[in-house]
Amino acid sequence: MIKPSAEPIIEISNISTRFGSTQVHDGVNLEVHRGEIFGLAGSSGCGKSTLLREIILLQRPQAGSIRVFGKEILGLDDEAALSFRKSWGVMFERGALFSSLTVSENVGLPLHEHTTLSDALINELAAVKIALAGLPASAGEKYPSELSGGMRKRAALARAIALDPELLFLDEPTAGLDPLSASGFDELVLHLKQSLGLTIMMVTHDLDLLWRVADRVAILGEKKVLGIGSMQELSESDHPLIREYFYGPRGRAAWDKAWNQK
Ligand SMILES: Nc1ncnc2c1ncn2[C@@H]1O[C@H](COP(=O)(O)OP(=O)(O)OP(=O)(O)O)[C@@H](O)[C@H]1O
Repeated sequence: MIKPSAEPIIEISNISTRFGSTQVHDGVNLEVHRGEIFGLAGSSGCGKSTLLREIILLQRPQAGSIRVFGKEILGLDDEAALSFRKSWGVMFERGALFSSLTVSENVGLPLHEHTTLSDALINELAAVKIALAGLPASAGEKYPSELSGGMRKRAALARAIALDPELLFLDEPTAGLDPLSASGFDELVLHLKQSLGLTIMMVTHDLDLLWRVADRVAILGEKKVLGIGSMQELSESDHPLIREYFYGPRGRAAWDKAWNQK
């Protein structure tokens, strides 16, 4: 089993983000370590998705530094940005699969774009990723519209790992799933981390998921990181907003569930 180390894979320093007159981040600092599952949580609108988009180079903060694999990624030229984008996989909340392509074609797409492998080999690799994501082989021939919501998430995950990334970003991976599919997804995330040695950063509102899989979590609020640590450590925090997060109605339910599973 791969244990998290303190080696930072993502280092975020003093990030400041504004949309017009709205300040979203004002001095956000955090580190994600190699081999860990790191959760980004906090109330709606606190800037989780925006921070994720900044790390994956879809958006630029006004100030600060983001280092990935030890290199500054803000201000890269297009070519350098492309090479960074290849080193991570992203699963977006809605899957972002191409509806006119089969699952197998969707998963093979990054391989077609970024490698010179033959079609036959790409099909084989796509089948491996589809299996790793816990889908039956028959799902490869299907179009996204023929799959359930949970299967679509798994197909999106298969595509996110197509290029064997070291780093995987998940945006609300269990949103819209029923509790059974969501808990299957927890298992899958843990399995992928362990079997592929991935470092995973995920944005989520799903406290059950955080209790079950996250090594550490940062809670964003008041434009900063309010607290960072294991769920157990955060649940013992004195910060009023973190306490509200944990002991408000949703937090309480997840806490009881986590406690009962011990
Ligand atoms: N492109 C944009 N233009 C203007 N405002 C934006 C833009 N993107 C995000 N915002 C604003 O920034 C703030 C943070 O949004 P963000 O989506 O990052 O929050 P979040 O914590 O991910 O929320 P949720 O949990 O509801 O998804 C919100 O007030 C949002 O309206």
